[in-house]
Amino acid sequence: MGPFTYSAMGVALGLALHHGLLIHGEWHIRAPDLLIYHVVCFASLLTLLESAPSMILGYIASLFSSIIVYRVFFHRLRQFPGPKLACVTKLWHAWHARHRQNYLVLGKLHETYGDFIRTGPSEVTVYHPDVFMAIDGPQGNCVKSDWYDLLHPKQSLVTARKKEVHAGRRRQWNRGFTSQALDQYQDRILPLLDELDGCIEADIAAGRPSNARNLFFWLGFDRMGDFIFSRTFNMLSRQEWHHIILLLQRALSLLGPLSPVPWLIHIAFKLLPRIWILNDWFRMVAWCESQMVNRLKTHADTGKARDVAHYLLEDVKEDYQQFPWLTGDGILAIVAGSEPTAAVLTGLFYELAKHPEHAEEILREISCIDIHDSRALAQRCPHLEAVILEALRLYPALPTGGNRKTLENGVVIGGRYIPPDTTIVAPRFCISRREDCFEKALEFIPERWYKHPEMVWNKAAFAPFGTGHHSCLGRALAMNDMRLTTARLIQKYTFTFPAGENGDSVWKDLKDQFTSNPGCLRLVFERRQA
Ligand code: HEM
Repeated sequence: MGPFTYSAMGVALGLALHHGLLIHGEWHIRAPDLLIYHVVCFASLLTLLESAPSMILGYIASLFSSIIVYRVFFHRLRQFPGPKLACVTKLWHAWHARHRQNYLVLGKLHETYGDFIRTGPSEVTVYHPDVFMAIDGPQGNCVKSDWYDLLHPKQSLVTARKKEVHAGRRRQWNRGFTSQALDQYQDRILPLLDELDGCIEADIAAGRPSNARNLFFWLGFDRMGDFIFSRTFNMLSRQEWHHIILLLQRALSLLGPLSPVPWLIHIAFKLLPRIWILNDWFRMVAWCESQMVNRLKTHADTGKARDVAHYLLEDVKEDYQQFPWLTGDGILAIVAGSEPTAAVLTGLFYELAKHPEHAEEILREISCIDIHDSRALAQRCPHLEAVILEALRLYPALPTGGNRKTLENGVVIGGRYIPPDTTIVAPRFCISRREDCFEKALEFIPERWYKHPEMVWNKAAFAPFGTGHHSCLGRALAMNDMRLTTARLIQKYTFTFPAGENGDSVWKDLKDQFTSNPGCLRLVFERRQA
């Protein structure tokens, strides 16, 4: 056989692989295996066959041409507008998101292409405010997208993709979030707020500005450590980062550029686990695992109020098979619980420093209220509540994350049909800033949430905690923590930006790595006169 025949065989193989296999189902988890098989096959062919290069070239050329032609001209999403490269490969997205600012990338695309954009071969980004209800509401005909296989083979509540599996696990988690459990958790934050005060007092005494962003992250992680494992990271008391949290933050930065391309995440995790930041990821996973194992060994609670592990481990005592859930759930709980609250508080205090009149209004509200009682704060301080809601709108904790995938019937959003097997991205950051949903959408106007409801034109655009059966389990806890923290700091201090600073790095340096990671916020605190 001559080189031409080998080349024709390669072409036939390429077409067969694409149309017979790759075009059907999901391949992201198998991506590392596919890569390895190819390298091994090519190497073997090159050793055994003289005409191997012709065959391999024919194979590669036909495989990629077939993929490109199919995706551009025949794909079910071909009618949706979008950048040309996006319909061919998601690698263009990883490139554009390399600075971890995917919310800006998607914001620019919205200006050019409108509300429904094809941002990947099988992906549509939807900016229509009805998207949240359509994908997660009671009629929602979607499941979590392939991104959620991130921890595979480990499982966790947030990454469970099968509806019935997720529902079962959520029932277990729910036991740790009853109103009785929440009452106990409320008291556990108060000592941490004293420590937060301690850090600010130390800064005042030293005559230096406080790094408010860091303080809120320390508070968030200390709070979650205590809440989940009954063990704080002692960052507020030591006034420094815990090494494992630094590791975790570095590891999470991977999710900025890689989140748009789940198959690349699996290749990186499986083939390069010891390299660069990837190594941090695995050390972080091992650490979370060890915390859960330690907590499992101690069995008994620490004497204080119960932590979440108490409820999750109850079942493990009966069924050790559930242990694979716990590492994933440990990571999830620490990340899902601490980063979002810290990010929103950072945005909130940036806005209050820019608009101190809102802090003064809150001070008036809390003047005759026990600020350690989050229920009283919720019921009797409408401006405080509105400030938190407005911060959640402008600084969503998940700026673009939370992708879903349509099932066999597809889904209709704002009158537009999205076909089956399509990943839907709903970028909260862009949607909650839509000028046709909120009057003066880019401005911080808390009054829109109680005094001037006419400034909210379409409330569907506001879903900071998600909607329906996948919505945030920690919503009540997070709201309580934000009320208690804000009230405490406002009652005790006034705060401004240091001379020559305007705090804008909070949003200019904001990184989107599934959760939002705001830039630096430095504030000069001053004790209020009694
Ligand atoms: C301001 C603070 C917070 C915001 C804005 C927020 C937002 C969200 C959002 C949007 C989701 C849906 C994620 C998705 O679709 O993949 C979510 C899920 C979740 N959040 Fe939060 N969150 C916050 C704080 C917390 C806290 C303090 C906890 C406590 C542990 C928590 C626990 C969870 C859990 C367990 C889930 C997964 C729920 C499920 O899949 O059934 N969150 N959160």
